[in-house]
Amino acid sequence: MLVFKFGGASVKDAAGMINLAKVVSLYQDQQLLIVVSAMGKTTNALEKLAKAYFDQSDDIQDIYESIKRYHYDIIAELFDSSASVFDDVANTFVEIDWMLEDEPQDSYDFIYDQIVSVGELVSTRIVAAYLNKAGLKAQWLDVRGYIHTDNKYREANVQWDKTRESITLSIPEQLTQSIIVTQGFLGGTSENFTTTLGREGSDYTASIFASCLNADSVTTWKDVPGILNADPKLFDDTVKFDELSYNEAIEMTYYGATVIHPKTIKPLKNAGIPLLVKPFGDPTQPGTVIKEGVTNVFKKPVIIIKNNQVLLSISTSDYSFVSEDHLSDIIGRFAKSHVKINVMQTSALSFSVCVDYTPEYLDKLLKNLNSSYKVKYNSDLTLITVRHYLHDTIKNLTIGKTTLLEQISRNTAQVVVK
Ligand SMILES: Nc1ncnc2c1ncn2[C@@H]1O[C@H](COP(=O)(O)OP(=O)(O)O)[C@@H](O)[C@H]1O
Ligand SMILES: N[C@@H](CC(=O)OP(=O)(O)O)C(=O)O
Repeated sequence: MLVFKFGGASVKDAAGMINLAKVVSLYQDQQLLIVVSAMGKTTNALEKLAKAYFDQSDDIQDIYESIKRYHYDIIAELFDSSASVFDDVANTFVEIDWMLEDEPQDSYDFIYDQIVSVGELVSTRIVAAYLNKAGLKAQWLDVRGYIHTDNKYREANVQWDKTRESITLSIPEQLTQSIIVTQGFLGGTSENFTTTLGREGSDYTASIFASCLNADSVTTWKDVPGILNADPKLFDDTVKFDELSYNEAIEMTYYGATVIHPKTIKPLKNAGIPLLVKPFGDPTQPGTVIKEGVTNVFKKPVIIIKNNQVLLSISTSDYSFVSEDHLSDIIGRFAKSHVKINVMQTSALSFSVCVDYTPEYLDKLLKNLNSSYKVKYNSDLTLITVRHYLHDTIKNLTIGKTTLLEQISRNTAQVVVK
C-alpha cells in the first residue's frame, strides 16, 4: 500500500482539488491512504482567529467569515449546490461557532488546537467528496481516533503503542474497500480533545501511518520538483537531488529546511520505507527518493536559511565565568519554556543562543532568565546553515551583512547575520 500526502499548496483552490484527483487516478490499482493539510494558508488564518478569540479583539467575526468564504467559494466551483459536502463542511465549522459564543476559559495552546484543527477537518471533507465525485471511491477518516497523543497542545507527542494498535486494527481492512482520506497534523487525547503535532506536521502524519501499516512508500506531493540544495524561492541556481540518504534528509530538516517536517524521516528510516518528494504539477516526474544505501556526492553545498531569528547573550549577574552548572540551569529553562535552541556558543563570560522568534514562548523565557542572569537581545536576524560548504560559500552568502555568530565544523557551517 502507498501513503500520499498533499500539503496546503496542492489544495489551495478548485484547480488544485481537480489536479489532486488526476494524480490519484494514476494509482487506481493500489491501496491508498491520503493525508491532507489545510487548504492554502488556512492554518495561518486560523491561528489569527485563535489569537483574536483569546484576546477577544474586534475582528473575530471578520477573520472567521473570510476563512469560511474562502472554503465555500471553492466548494461552489467543484460541486452542485445540492451536494452533501456543504452540510459536512458547515457541521465542521460549527465546532468553532460554539467556541466563539463563549469567552475563553482554557489555556491559549488548548484553544489554538481546537480552532486550528478545523482547517484539516474541512479540507479532508472536500477532498474525500471530490474524489467520490470524480469516480474514485474514497472514505473520510477522523484521524483523532487513530493518532493518539499526550495533551501537550500545539506540539503533542504521539503515543506510539496505542496509535499502532488503533491503526492496524481496522485500517488494512478499510483499505481493501476504498481510498482513505484523513487529516494531517492532528491527533487526539485520551479525553477526546484535539491536538496538533507542530506546524507543518502533516508530513509526520503520513510517516506515522506508513510506519504502522508497513507501507511500500510515502509520497509527499509538493510545489517543487523534489528536494533541492536550497529553497528555490530564495535561490535561482538550485539543483535537485534524485536520491538522498535518510541521514542527510534528517540533517537538512533538523537545520530548518522547511520542505519536510523534521520528525518525518525517523519512523520511515526505522521501518526502511522510502520517502518520495514529487511535484504535484507533473506527477510522472521522479522527484527525489529518500532511502537507505544512498551515498550522496555534493557538487553544490546545501543551504538552509532561517529568518526571524533572535540571538540571546546570557551572562551571570556578577560577571563570573559561565560554568557547567549555569549552562545546565540555562538550558533547562529553555526546555521548560518550549524554546528550541538552533545554535549555541559559550565564551568565558557569556552564553549565546540563537532561537526562532516565537513571542508567546520567548517573552516568558526572557522574564525567567532576567530574574537570575543578564540578558542581551538582538532580533530580526537570519541563521544561514551550509552543509558540505565549499571554499567561498560562507563569504559569498554573507556579503554586505554583519556576522554576529559563526560556528564551523567539518561538514556544517552556521552563521547568524544581520
Ligand atoms: N531544499 C529545499 N528543496 C525544495 N523545497 C524547499 C527547500 N527548502 C525549502 N523549500 C520550500 O518548501 C516548499 C514546499 O514545502 P511546503 O510548503 O511545506 O509544502 P506543503 O505545505 O505543500 O507540503 C517549497 O515551496 C520551497 O519553497
Ligand atoms: N496545516 C498545517 C500542517 C501542514 O503540514 O501544512 P503543510 O503541509 O501545508 O505545510 C500547517 O500549515 O502547519
